[in-house]
Amino acid sequence: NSGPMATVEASDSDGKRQGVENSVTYYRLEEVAKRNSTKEIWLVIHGRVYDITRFLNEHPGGEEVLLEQAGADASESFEDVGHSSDAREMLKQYYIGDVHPNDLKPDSGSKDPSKDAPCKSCWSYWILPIIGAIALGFLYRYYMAESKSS
Ligand code: HEM
Repeated sequence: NSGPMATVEASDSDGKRQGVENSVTYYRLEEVAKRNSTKEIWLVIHGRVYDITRFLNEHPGGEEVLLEQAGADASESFEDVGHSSDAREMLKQYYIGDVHPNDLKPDSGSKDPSKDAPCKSCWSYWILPIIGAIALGFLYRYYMAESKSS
């Protein structure tokens, strides 16, 4: 069992297959993890799987760094280096499919930033502190008035 675990082919209403552009192959992370030798080396970058076997000795950053990440998620190291847009363009030619949705970490790929802070723009986020401040103001005035009258 070394092939992709699931292949989803886009089809129109007649069930006919459409162009290859519309089909995505999904790979489980365990499948990717097996490709970790110089014979065959795959990487995950931002939820996409890349077969960089033939890129190994072309990499300007050397093959060592790629071998270190072999079969694993290299998103962070890839970003840490600050690769050029040329480098990002190059990724396309090695793209072979996406990470299976069940294996996607919530922090990789297309992340929804609003999930981190669910209510930053909600009124309740800032109105409660304001009400608190006003209440404190009234309390303060009340106590001042009390101490003056006694
Ligand atoms: C398939 C994925 C990758 C591609 C297509 C790629 C491509 C490139 C390219 C084109 C450069 C030249 C500089 C630039 O254009 O930004 C470069 C440099 C570099 N890459 Fe990558 N890279 C990949 C993955 C990685 C990974 C995973 C690492 C780290 C673990 C890495 C580490 C580096 C380093 C350290 C340099 C800098 C070399 C220098 O400045 O002398 N690369 N890469």
